[in-house]
Amino acid sequence: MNHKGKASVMAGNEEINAAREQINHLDESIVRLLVQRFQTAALIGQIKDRDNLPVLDNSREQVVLNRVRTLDPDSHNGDYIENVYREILKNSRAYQHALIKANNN
Ligand SMILES: C=C(O[C@@H]1C=C(C(=O)O)C=C[C@H]1O)C(=O)O
Repeated sequence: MNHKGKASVMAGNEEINAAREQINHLDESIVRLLVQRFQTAALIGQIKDRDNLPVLDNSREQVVLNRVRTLDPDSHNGDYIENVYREILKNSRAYQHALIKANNN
């Protein structure tokens, strides 16, 4: 078994469960905000489709990536935040492309 005592393992489990409960709440907020972000990007996608502009705007994406890094004062988190945002931007474009395709069919 574990080199720690039973009571200590049980306390550890409770701590993990409490922190996971917190993560569940945070995920609810994150998903709610992500949906809002996707919807706002979809609005931009509609305008781009109407005006025959490409969905991808590299210079704007660079601004977003630099900006979100500065939103967290802890510079150690910068790379993680940027990685997450690269995925968000990729999916934001995919979402816009899917909606534009559906609207043009
Ligand atoms: C939403 C836009 O479309 C794309 C997605 C972006 C985003 O999700 O922030 C940024 C630039 C574009 O590549 C935009 O141009 O602002």
